[in-house]
Amino acid sequence: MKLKSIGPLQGEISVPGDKSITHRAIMLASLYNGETVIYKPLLGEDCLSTINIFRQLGVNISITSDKIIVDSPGYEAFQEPDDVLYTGNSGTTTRLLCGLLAGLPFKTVLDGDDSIRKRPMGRIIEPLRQMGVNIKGNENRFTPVVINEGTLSNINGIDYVMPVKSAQVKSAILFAGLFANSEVRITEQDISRNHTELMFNQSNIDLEVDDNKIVLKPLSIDKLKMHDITVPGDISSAAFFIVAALIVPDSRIVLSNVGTNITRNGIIEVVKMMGGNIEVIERSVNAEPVSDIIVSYTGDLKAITIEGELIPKLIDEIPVIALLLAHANGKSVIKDAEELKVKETNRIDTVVSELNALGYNIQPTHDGMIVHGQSRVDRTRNIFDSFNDHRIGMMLAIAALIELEPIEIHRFEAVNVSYPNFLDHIKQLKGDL
Ligand SMILES: O=C(O)C1=C[C@@H](OP(=O)(O)O)[C@@H](O)[C@H](O)C1
Ligand SMILES: C=C(OP(=O)(O)O)C(=O)O
Repeated sequence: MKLKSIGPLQGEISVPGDKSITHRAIMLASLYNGETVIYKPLLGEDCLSTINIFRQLGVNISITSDKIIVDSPGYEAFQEPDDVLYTGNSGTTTRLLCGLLAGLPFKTVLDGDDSIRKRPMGRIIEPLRQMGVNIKGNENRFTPVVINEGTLSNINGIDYVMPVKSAQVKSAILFAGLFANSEVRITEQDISRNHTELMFNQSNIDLEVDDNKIVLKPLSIDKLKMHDITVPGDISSAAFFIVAALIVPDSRIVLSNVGTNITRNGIIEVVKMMGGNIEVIERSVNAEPVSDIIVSYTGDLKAITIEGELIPKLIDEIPVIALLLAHANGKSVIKDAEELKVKETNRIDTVVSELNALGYNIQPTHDGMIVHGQSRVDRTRNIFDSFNDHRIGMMLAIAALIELEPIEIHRFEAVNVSYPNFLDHIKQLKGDL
C-alpha cells in the first residue's frame, strides 16, 4: 500500500465499534440462554475469531453489516469442540477465554497465530491455577493452552492483587469467577479498562467496585440476564484520526459516537495537556459514555511526559501518540509503559524503527521512549512495515498524510484486525486518494 499527503482532512466519520466491548458482548451473550442483539459491533478479524469460537461451541451467531445476533442455547448446552479453538491475532480472545472456558464441563485447547504464540500467558495461567482451574500452557507460559484436560476445574474464589496492569488478566479472572464457589476479590495497582465490570453489572451480575477493588459474588453465572447492547465507537481507532487532524495543516474533523469511558480516554487528556484543539461533547451515558469529538489542526503543540496511571488509559494509542509527540515543541517522555513490549509486536521497537526511518528522532527506553519533537531529518527508506501489527500499520498511514513523497507500507492488511474500513475513512475525509 502506498500513501502520501492528500491535503487537509475535513468532514465527519463514525469509527467502528469498540473492540474490547464487542468481544465481551459476544462472550456474555453466548453464555446466556436466549437471544441477544449486539448493535454497531466491531466486525474486525479479532472479533470474528471470538465469534467463530462460540460457533464451534454450538452458539448460533448471525452477522449483518450493523449487528450481531447471538442466539445461544446457554453455556450448559455447549458442545465439546472437535478441534483447537483458534484465536487468530487476538490477545483479548485468548486471555478472556482461558477464564471463561474453565467453567465448561469439557476439555478445550486455545491457540493463535505466530504473534499470539509469543505473547505471555503465564500472567493468566498463574491466577487461574490459584483458583483451582486445570490449565496448562506451552512451557507453562505460552499457547497452546489446554483447559480441563483429564480433570474438570473446581473453581474457587481468589483474593488477587494484580502484579501487571492488564484488563485482560482482570477479565480472565472475572470470567472464571462467574463459576467460582466463593467470592473473587481483585485489587488493581492502576485501574485498567473496566468494560467487563460495567457489562457484568448491566447483565444482572453481582459485582461491586470500590475505587481499585472489585468483588464478584459466588456462582454469579446463575444470575446472568442479557439485554441488547449498543457498542460505542472505539476510541483506540478514533485516536488515529485525532492525531491526523492535529498534524495535517488546515484539518478539522468530527468523530461521532466515540466511547469516552474514563478508563480509556487518556488520549483526550494527552491532547489537552499538549494544548491541542479538541472538543468533546458527551451525547449519552448508558453503561458506557458516548461522545462526539471535534478536533482541528494545532501548529503549536507542547511536549509532555506520559506516565503512571495514565498509561493503562491509552496503552493501545501509544504508537500514534508517539507520532503526535514528534510534532510537539521539545522533548517528550513516555514511561511506565513496559507492557508495550508484549503486544502484537514489541511496540517500543517497532515504533522506533519505523518512525526513525521516516526521519523522526525517538530513543527507546526500558519502559517507553523519549521523543525529540520537531527535530526531523531526511528519511532513510521509502518502504515501511506494519510487522503484522494493525496499530503500527495505521500509525504509518497517518504519518504518510504529511509526506509529499509516498511511502510504501508492507503487510498493511493487518489493519483488518481492528479497523477494516480504515482506508475508506481516510477517503471519506478527503475525497479521492
Ligand atoms: O481487555 C481488553 O480488551 C484489552 C486490554 C489491553 O490489553 P492488556 O490487558 O494486556 O493490557 C489492550 O491492550 C487490548 O487491546 C484490549
Ligand atoms: C493489544 C491489542 O489487542 P489484543 O491484546 O487483543 O491482541 C490491540 O488491539 O492493540
